Parts: sequence; structure tokens; C-alpha cells
Amino acid sequence: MLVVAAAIVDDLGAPRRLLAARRAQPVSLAGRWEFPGGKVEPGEDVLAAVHRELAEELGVEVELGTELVGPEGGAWRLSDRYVMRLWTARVTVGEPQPLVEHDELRWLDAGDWLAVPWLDADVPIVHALARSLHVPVEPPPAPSAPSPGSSSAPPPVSP
Ligand SMILES: Nc1nc2c([nH]c(=O)n2[C@H]2C[C@H](O)[C@@H](COP(=O)(O)OP(=O)(O)OP(=O)(O)O)O2)c(=O)[nH]1
Repeated sequence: MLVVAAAIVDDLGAPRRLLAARRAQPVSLAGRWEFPGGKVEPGEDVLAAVHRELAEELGVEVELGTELVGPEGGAWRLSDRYVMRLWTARVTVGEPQPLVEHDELRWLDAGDWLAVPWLDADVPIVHALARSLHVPVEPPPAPSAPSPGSSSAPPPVSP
């Protein structure tokens, strides 16, 4: 069964922030984060399904960017029952709200895209998305502490 979803970013040309949605239901998925979206209805056009799901779940209209093409005929495997197709998107009308299915939305800054517990199947997808958009998934390394013995203090003066 086909699921469609959107990686909503702040800027399609130079993305830095990614919108993640926390599932409120079902209990087995509650508390895990995902890309907003859902199942394509029988006979429904896939792009129409993306727009419908984002309107229903977040109350927004979006402009779609490019598809993040997955390894299974373009799709990403979620489970033995579901595969997902994913497009980048930018909000054009409205402010995203967790209207149904979600109890929280969060904009993740560059370097923090893995800072929430994504659904298991989404973790490799977030990595692939970040790679394709040239956004770091990890924060930049902290400046390294001086190693022992490399103190900048002058050496002791011998008598
Ligand atoms: N929307 C979405 N679903 C995902 C993602 N990752 C993932 O494993 N899934 C799973 C969770 C669900 O088992 C399935 C999608 O179902 P859904 O509950 O979002 O679909 P829907 O909005 O049409 O829901 P419903 O009306 O049938 O309850 O795919 C993801 O990033 N986004």
C-alpha cells in the first residue's frame, strides 16, 4: 500500500529547517516522529494525495519541490505492508498545526534533523534527504579541547 508524505522545509532552494510531526496515534506509533502524509486513496492521483493529506493534517497549502527517489521503484519501504513516496515541500498558505494524528510539530534546524525519535523506517530516509539537500544531520563538532601536555602555558623555567 502506498503512503505519500512531505519533507516540509523552510526554503526549497536552500533548505535548513525540516518540519517533523509527532504521532499521537495509534498507541504503537505514539511519540515517534514522521513526515506528515498518509495513504493514497483508491484511484487518487499521488500528488493530489500529498496536498490532501497536508491540508487535512496540518491545515496548509504547499508548493512541492522534488521527489526524494527511493530504492524500491522510487519508493521507500516502511514495513511489509507500506511503501512511501516523499517530496520536499514549502508552505505557501497557512501555519502548520497538529490538527489530526499528531500532537506536536517541530522545526528541526540543520544539524538537528535526527534530534527526535523518528519512526524506525524514517531514519535512513532522513539521512538520504539530508545528503541530497546538502544539510548536515549532526551538529558541527565542538572545538577540540587542548590535549594533555599541549598547554599553551610557557614551559617552566629551569633554575
Ligand atoms: N505519514 C507517514 N506514515 C509513515 C511514515 N513512516 C512510517 O513508517 N509511516 C507508517 C505509519 C503508518 O503505519 C503508515 C501510514 O499511515 P497513516 O496513518 O499516516 O495514513 P493515513 O493518514 O491515511 O491514516 P488513516 O486515515 O488510514 O488512519 O505508514 C512517515 O514518515 N509518514
